[in-house]
Amino acid sequence: MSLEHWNLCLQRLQSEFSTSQFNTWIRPLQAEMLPNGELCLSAPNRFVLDWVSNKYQTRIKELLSEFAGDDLAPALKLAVKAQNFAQANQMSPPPPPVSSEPAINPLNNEVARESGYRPGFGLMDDEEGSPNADLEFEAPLTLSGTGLRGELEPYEQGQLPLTAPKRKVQVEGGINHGANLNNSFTFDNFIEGKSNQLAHAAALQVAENPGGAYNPLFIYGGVGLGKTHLMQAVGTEMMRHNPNAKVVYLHSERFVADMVKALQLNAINDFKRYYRSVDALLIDDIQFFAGKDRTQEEFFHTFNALLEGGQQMILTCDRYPKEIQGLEDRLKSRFGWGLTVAIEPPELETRVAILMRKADESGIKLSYDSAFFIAQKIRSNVRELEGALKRVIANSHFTGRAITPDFVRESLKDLLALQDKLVNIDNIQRIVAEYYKIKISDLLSKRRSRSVARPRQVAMSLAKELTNHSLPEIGDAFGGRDHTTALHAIRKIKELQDTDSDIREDYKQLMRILTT
Ligand SMILES: Nc1ncnc2c1ncn2[C@@H]1O[C@H](COP(=O)(O)OP(=O)(O)OP(=O)(O)O)[C@@H](O)[C@H]1O
Repeated sequence: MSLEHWNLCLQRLQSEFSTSQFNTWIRPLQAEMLPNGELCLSAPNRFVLDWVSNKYQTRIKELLSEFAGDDLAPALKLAVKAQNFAQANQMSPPPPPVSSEPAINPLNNEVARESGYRPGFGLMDDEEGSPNADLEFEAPLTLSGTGLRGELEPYEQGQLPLTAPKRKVQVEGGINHGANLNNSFTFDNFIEGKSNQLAHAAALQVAENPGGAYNPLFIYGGVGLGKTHLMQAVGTEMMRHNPNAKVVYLHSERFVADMVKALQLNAINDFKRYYRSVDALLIDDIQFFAGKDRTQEEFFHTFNALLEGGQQMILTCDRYPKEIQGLEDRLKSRFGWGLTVAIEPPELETRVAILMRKADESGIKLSYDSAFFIAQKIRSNVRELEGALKRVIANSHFTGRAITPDFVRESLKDLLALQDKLVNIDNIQRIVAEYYKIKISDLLSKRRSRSVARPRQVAMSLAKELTNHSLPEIGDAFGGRDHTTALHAIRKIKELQDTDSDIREDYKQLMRILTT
């Protein structure tokens, strides 16, 4: 038995689990062979350990027996291997002391690159020889004012997260953001469903035990799925328990802007001091750090200092951390020290529940049927769902008509027409069925004859390639199949495209029809 068997086991688990399940529970496990011949899988924390022991241990053992043979399969040991700073410093150099960090010339390219500075607007020394901040930056930030004490105008170009209050941030005597929390994002009004259950549970735990439970808590998922809401709910809850807590929420662009400004003003130590003094630091959309080396370095040191001090960090991102291109490996690995959880697009019942709740909050009576109609049509994310509901409510106010499914259909006519033009699983199924002259119901049926099974596999592959749906969602949309069937279909069609010219041609034609 060797780690090879574990690697085979990993491959199999990857094909059996959804991506987010695999990323959350299996990917963080570190495997090593112990001298006594046991295979030890180390989880980054107790939560992951318990989950893996309860839910996946049996399957892992089965697979090890399958690959190594019953006699040779090793005994399995599960353990927690907390990362600590001694280890960390062996893995990468310790953060340099403040004084030895590189001196930054505000004119250098690095600052320009980090900030989006547009050459040509000039950066001059003023008469006293101080850097004069008479600059213009491209979106997302505009830096204005003359002289040393400029003011930062936040995100003129619509880049400010929708939820953050627009307000000026004084940078004169150092940075001070206040909590910046939006009080309407609470646990109370967050609807829990299968798609966000784990993220919700982890966020609750962090709110109850900041700095202790999972640090950092890393929440990732597509746009408008509630990452900011959950993160801010933790902050609000922490402040409720302890009104003196210094909880700071900010968008990652603000962190970059603060750092650039501090460099300009030769005040990087103030920047460090401020960010290291918080009890909890909540940073949204950290994919924005990609490619910004200086920011990442600064963030890395901040991150280490906060973790060491037991101060809580919550980060959100639009993708799994290891998949962020342009992000240093040492940051990616540290993000995995806490708990990384995904939020998926909400399933139908959750969408219905969210709509009913939002309507209720607006003082509107929304029948289940009307909510169901909207939820069935708008599947992409919660922000779009809210947008559709607002439109229906506004229309009902203007016309004085009651909200019924027919009224909803009428109110959302344009939106639905537009949506029909976009590629989604429904129209993939329709077009594939027409192309192969079969019925949509055949695609969804249990029939396995080749005349139906092959088009079904083609449709699943197209759904994977042209939509953002996960394998479990695709399987589900094709008559309640599971994600391994979807995965098999996609692999099969990929293989056939190399060996079967008919399939290759069909696939090309269908792609053309769907995308033009
Ligand atoms: N489960 C939920 N229950 C109630 N409201 C929700 C839920 N999920 C999302 N929302 C609402 O949807 C809207 C968008 O959520 P949010 O801003 O948190 O998304 P996000 O994942 O941070 O997206 P982005 O990456 O675009 O910032 C918010 O108004 C939020 O309150």
